Amino acid sequence: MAPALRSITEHVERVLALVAPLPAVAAGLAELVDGPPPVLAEDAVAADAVPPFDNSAMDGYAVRLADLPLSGEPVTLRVTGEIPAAAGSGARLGPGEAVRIMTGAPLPPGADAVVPVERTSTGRFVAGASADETTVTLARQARLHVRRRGEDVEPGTVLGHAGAEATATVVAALAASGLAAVRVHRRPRVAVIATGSELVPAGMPRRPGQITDSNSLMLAAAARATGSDVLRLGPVPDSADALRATLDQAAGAGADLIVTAGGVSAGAADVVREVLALGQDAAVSDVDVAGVGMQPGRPQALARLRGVPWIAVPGNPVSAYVSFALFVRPAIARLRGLAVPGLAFEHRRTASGWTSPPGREQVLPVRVLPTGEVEPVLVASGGGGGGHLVSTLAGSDGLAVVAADVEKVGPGDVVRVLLHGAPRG
Ligand SMILES: Nc1nc2c(c(=O)[nH]1)N[C@H]1C(S)=C(S)[C@@H](COP(=O)(O)OP(=O)(O)OC[C@H]3O[C@@H](n4cnc5c(N)ncnc54)[C@H](O)[C@@H]3O)O[C@H]1N2
Ligand code: MOO
Repeated sequence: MAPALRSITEHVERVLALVAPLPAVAAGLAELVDGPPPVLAEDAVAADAVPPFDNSAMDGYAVRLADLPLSGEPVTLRVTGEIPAAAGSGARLGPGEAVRIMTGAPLPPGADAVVPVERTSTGRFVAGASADETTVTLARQARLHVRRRGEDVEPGTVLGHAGAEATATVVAALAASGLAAVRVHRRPRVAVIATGSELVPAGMPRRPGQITDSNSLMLAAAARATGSDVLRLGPVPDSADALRATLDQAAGAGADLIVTAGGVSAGAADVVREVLALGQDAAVSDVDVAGVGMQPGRPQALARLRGVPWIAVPGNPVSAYVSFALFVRPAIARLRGLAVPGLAFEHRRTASGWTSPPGREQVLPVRVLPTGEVEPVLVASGGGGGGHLVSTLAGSDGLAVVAADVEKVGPGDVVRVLLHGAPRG
């Protein structure tokens, strides 16, 4: 009798238990933008205030408020010079004096407001020309047009939390605060291995009975998109020795995670199952061969090879991708150090209905319509659960995951959807 099938949720938990966040390393800010964002290993704290000094919000004249009548009457001040944007704050502003100041330039000591040039007798500054006016007439404004030191960020403010991605906007805040480096989790190295004697590498001629290895390209691209470095090995023929040698190569190259595709079901040549056979090989540990109650993607296995976590997914291309989205991505998210690795489902309404297999969670490629609703790319017919229909993936934006007890999804129903680009899983 076949053993009971486990749920997607349970298999995700097993996968997350197999991996641990990678160690932290120091990274200069420029390294953070060299590829997909790494994950902060500790809270990133502002080194300095932002802005670091009081500065002008406008091109205009720095003045002393005490010189400007509260009534709003214009007053004529002596222009003593100019503070460009990249200057020090210059000499103290004396009574009756004004100084030309450009946006972002430090306010001189003594000044407490800026009057925009277009509100003064000068009218406008001419780019490249230095000050030729000796006086300026201006009046008190409703706003000071001064950006105060620390009004954006006080030193010590947490700008990015441990477990969050150092995204473009976080990196900008860190740089503005004068931080030089942060601690981030090391980028995962993921080895991808396709198995099957029928496979030839993409671009190579095929003999009768051969097919092109599409899985290793798909899985490598998907793993790369998660912020991993990828080592693509194989395709490996259906020989336990060949697979063991390739697994050793992956572990020797420092893989943090090995993903194999194919050879995991009940076929005579199912080479992954052969290598996983309990007690056969001291380098293989923590073997967990499971049927997950989903369609497609049922046959799954987890193990360690020389201690390196190994996720074995089925070879049918859609089954392989579905397994990547549901199981490999959360594993990579945890390796990367993301605070909440798991499945980031969205809830979407369907534009049309379909049927779902009884007693199985259905995982169906769907496209997202301009309305935000989803519809299946193609409802599988004939050969099984659609695991072989690779082109349905190419036209899809995500995967709908239908609960095991639902046999009919009606138009307008709400379904869980895992978008292909979902950050955590
Ligand atoms: N007697 C049984 N047969 C099968 C079972 C079962 O329980 N009992 N499960 C079926 C299900 S469900 C799936 S899914 C597949 C999974 O099989 P494997 O993981 O062992 O995958 P393979 O047999 O190696 O390949 C399946 C299919 O996919 C093609 N393939 C494999 N690798 C690639 C690749 N890199 N690129 C493109 N296509 C690939 C392969 O040629 C096969 O057509 O098993 C069912 N059978
Ligand atoms: O589980 Mo298989 O993945 O149905 O095609």
